[in-house]
Amino acid sequence: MATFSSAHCRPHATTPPSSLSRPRLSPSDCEHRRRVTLSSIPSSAQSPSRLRRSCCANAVRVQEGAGAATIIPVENELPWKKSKDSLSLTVPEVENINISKNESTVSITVVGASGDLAKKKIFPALFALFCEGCLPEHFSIYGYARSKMTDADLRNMISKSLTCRIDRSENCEEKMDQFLKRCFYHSGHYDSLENFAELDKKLKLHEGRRISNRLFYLSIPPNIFVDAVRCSSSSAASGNGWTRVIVEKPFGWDSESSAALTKALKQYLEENQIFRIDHYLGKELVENLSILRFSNLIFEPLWSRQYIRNVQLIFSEDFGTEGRGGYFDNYGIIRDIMQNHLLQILTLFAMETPVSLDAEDIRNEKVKVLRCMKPLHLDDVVIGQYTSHKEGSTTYPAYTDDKTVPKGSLTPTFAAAALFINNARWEGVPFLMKAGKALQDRRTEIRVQFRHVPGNLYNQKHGTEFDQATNELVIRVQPDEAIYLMINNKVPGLEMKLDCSNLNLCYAARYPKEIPDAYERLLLDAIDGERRLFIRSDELDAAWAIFTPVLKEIEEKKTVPESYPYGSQGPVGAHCLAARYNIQWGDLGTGQ
Ligand SMILES: NC(=O)C1=CN([C@@H]2O[C@H](COP(=O)(O)OP(=O)(O)OC[C@H]3O[C@@H](n4cnc5c(N)ncnc54)[C@H](OP(=O)(O)O)[C@@H]3O)[C@@H](O)[C@H]2O)C=CC1
Ligand SMILES: O=C1O[C@H](COP(=O)(O)O)[C@@H](O)[C@H](O)[C@H]1O
Repeated sequence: MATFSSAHCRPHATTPPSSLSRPRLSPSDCEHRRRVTLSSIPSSAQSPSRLRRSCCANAVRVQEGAGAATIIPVENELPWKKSKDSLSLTVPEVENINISKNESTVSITVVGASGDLAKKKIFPALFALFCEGCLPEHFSIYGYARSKMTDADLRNMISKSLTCRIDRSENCEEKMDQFLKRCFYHSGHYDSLENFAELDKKLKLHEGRRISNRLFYLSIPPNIFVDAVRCSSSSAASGNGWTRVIVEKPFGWDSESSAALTKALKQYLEENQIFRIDHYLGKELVENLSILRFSNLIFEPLWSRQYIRNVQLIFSEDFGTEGRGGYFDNYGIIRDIMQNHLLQILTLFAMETPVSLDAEDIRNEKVKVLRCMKPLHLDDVVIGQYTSHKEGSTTYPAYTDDKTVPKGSLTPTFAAAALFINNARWEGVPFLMKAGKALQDRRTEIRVQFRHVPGNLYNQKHGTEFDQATNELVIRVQPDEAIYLMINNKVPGLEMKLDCSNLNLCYAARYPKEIPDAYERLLLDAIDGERRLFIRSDELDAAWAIFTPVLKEIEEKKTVPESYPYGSQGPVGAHCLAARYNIQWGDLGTGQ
């Protein structure tokens, strides 16, 4: 059987059609993106979010506050049209301009700006959006945290993690300068109404008389989410535009705590103001799942228990908790990866065709899948924890060697589970999940193993096991994004010999441009008010209902995780779990 490696994915000389051959996004790509989205929306669509998309935010403004969204016609407002001159304006200059009340601004406040996620992902994503011309003309970015910093300190901190995704011919330094001039810092406590009121004053200064739209990104530990929401919504919500809050995971710890968090947030915010982020939904190949299924006639007829033997959702990282042990030990791999990232992928994979591309129609279908799933129990779960491993002169640490992890911790760093969807399409099909840290490689994949060909004429002609000669569709989310289908093929020559080959779509070869980071897409959607890729509260409840029983069981029984060496394939138990359903993990087979 032919093996598939990332080497197959190297860019080659094939030139894609001209419409796809752009090496990177140009400043007009955001408008292009909106037009593309629009073209797939029926003209009869009249919901606020559709209107917002269809008008590129130019002709309507959707105001969210208490109650339902209202649509206000706005004349001559072209918030996405860029005036180059305006980019280098500083605050006093902005104030001196005769600002029209019809203009709008977007202020993005990163709460927890001094933290790891803000530095690593949020500020770089905002910069990429700026470079691509995707941020509105009037925008400002604020860092908010307790650390004492000046605007200059924040800019210095951010600049260290910015990378340029623009043409070499363009001046990256200049872009960075323009971007950093729009970044400001305010030091404050997360539970201080007064400190957020001071922030409000600063925001107003920049907003002038414009309609002010405000986005708060809660990049802080979950125990302070509610304080930050209470204070920001009471002291720094917009008076005349929208206010939205992006909430980072984890959304609770189990069903009860998640419901309590939702209840607490809803004291201050409407559901339509809460954007629960799961960054896996912003990944290109996850976003592509629906397109693959619903715009290609060849897949949908096969997408059921009739043709699919099992589906595997695999997440593996080749590094341990390294520095995040303090957070991780409270949650473990099931809460960190399975209950959110892998389960979200599963719902998109398994849902029925939505009525439209509208966020609510899609989320309705996703929630139906979750509600058809059996809660998970320990019989169908294997947990593991990595131990130290020595390779030559290098010693890789055990999970419990991490100084932030309590000695003797039983927290799983690996889990495998078999889940089932009890509906007409999927009954009896195992959805196997596997997630682990400190494994042999880094990958996230969806693997779809099809049934055997009945009465296969060619059984004896295969050089490999009959079981491995079934078709397998692999959607590799990362790294080296690809979609490939393993098919049986005649080996060229005079003898009748079959092997397994790949029909493959390697993104690097087919689309030679950098794929935007998930956070870029999601931040842009939040600014646009597009909720499709964010998690609704009923989805969250249904997701916790599946995992809470097993999490409780593991904790109550103090189940000891099976050990596996750092850098290995994970615990043996994962193979046994798969074997119980007559399945082999696709990522460990010969044709991976
Ligand atoms: N880092 C990552 O890769 C990912 C993170 N997340 C989630 O994003 C959020 C932020 O993550 P991350 O940046 O790693 O978090 P950090 O631990 O870096 O915290 C962010 C900031 O919050 C403040 N802070 C930290 N601990 C406390 C505390 N106990 N009380 C009050 N303030 C505190 C600190 O700012 P200061 O002291 O200046 O106030 C810190 O810089 C979390 O909810 C996390 O679960 C989700 C996915 C990935
Ligand atoms: O949410 C999380 O995701 C990261 C993996 O994200 P990726 O985009 O780098 O694949 C994971 O390392 C972390 O533990 C988890 O909290």
